[in-house]
Amino acid sequence: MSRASTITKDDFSDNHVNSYDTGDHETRMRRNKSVGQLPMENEGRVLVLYTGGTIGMTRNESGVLVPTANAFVKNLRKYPHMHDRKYAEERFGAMGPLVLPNTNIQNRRVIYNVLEYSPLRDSSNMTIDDWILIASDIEESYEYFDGFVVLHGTDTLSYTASALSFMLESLGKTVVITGSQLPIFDTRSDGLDNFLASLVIAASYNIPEVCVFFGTHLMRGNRTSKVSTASFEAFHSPNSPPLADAGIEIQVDYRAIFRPCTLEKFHVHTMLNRNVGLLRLFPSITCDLVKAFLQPPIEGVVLQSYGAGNMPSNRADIVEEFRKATDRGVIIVNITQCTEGGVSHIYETGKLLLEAGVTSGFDMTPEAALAKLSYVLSKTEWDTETKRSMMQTSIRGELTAGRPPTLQDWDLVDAVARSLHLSSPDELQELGSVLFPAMLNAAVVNHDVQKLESLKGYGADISQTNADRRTALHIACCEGDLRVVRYLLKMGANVHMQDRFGHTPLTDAIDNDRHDIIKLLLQCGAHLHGSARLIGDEMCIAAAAGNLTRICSFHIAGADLSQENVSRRTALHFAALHNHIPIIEFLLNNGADPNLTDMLGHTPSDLAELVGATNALKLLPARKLNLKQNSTGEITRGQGD
Ligand SMILES: NC(=O)C[C@H](N)C(=O)O
Repeated sequence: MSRASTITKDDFSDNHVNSYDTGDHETRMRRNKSVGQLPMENEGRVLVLYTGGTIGMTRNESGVLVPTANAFVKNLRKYPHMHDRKYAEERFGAMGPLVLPNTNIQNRRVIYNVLEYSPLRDSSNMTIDDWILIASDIEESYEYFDGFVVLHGTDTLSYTASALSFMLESLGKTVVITGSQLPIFDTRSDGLDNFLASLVIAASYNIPEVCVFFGTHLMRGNRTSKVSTASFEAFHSPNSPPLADAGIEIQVDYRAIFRPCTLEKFHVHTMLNRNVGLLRLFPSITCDLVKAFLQPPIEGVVLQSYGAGNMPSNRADIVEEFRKATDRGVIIVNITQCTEGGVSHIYETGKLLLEAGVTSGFDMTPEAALAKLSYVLSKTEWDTETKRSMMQTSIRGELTAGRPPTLQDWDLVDAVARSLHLSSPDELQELGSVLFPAMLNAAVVNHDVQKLESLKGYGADISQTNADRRTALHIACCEGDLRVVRYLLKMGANVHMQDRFGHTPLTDAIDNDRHDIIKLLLQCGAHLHGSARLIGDEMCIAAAAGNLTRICSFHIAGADLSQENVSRRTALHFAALHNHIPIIEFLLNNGADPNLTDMLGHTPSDLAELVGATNALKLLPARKLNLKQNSTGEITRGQGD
């Protein structure tokens, strides 16, 4: 499978963003006002990776469902509930991305691009190479989108979801995998609801996990299994409650979200070990079969034992084969054949396996255990003991080892609710969503990390937002206490959250010139986002004001110092115009282009010359004069080079 790209990189690159940035925005606002329309809305951008599956299939002459290349996007454009043509054409022109129509409930426009793979696959044909391709594509386009939707056949969807959950390391954005039981363009298809809900979730909710959406539930991907060939609720997450339920509103259980708590940026692990397999016990299984299964090159086996992890105690021959294999370094992970629950060692029959060096996989699904084994075995930096121990540790929320950590179960909220005589679950929920952000923010302002820790213990989600959609991390970046920022990041605070004004924590750190915090946020995967020209504008303002510290802040945050504003002027133009020598020196030393011309054809040195900024002129390269002789023999200077 490869990319049959129905979009090119330019479609989602910053250049594309530039084409509808500040200038266009302002013009649009004016135009919209003049025709009495609403101003431009809050938007979320999603990349859809369309790999195949029933969702996009059509019936051939014999009535058999087959994937059809290059038809999906064309069809989507025809359906008003999948594409708001009027809005899209006004905003992006005829060939722009797809746009969902607005709903009363969701006040965020969902803009989406579809990347179609070739050939489109029935998911039975998916391989490890396809997982690697999907993961690499997410990595390549990560900075340009708020979230990702993978359209996938249902048969092996849980394997892909599990594998991606491990391969996408330190994930900070939402990835939703979905598909359907009936083709999306069929009457009565579940595909439409699954796709729409996935798009809305990926665009609007920060759930930094690889999730599966099916029916009415958003589930942790590596906890799912396909359980039905016919039901619209085809996937279950037997050992972990849903992350969100999609009814009239989408109710997210933020406390259930597994957040990466590392100080590193998002990256993809693209190596997987293929010498792994699933072995299911059955009565009278022969020792020869087990022996053959465990032969090299096998390096990892997921053993599906009976009940709570049991093995026939009268089969010393098989246990001996397991012991020989684990002695050779093969990792054998014990999980249950039951759909629900996990392995424990309450029976003698289960203990036997432990003694033979078999590792407990607790309540992992077969799909998660196999994908995790393939991932863990490919980690060259881990020795065999570390690999065994990682198989028993939850690294993406894929297993529950022993008792789950106890939250103090909303005690705090309950106490306040009682004194306010609130009782319904909705009122409690609402109180929690008001109380926690306020208390988290107060703890940040007071630099009180202990309070932050205890609020987390009381069930506060560290990335919970206040009415302006600001998080504790936003406040901490304004406050400027590096220790608190590091603490929040280690507690899983998300660097990509955007407040009501589109500001991320990185924007706040820049606005407050907190250089150490900017560096830390970048280390954790933060990046500049939104309109490049708007960033150009802000750098021009800083240059005009002689604010070198702010220019440094943008530079550290990775801004292009040659970025133009709407009049195609750069920070260097303004520094030259206002004769700010240290800024000119800084910009030139850090690669700003001194030869760019503004809308009037002026370079920075032209502007310095015009205003008589002689010191600035000395630093700037002289412009190659474009001299022309007119018909009367007079020499004039042409516009531009
Ligand atoms: N519903 C589906 O998508 C099933 C299909 N055979 C697939 O897995 O690609």
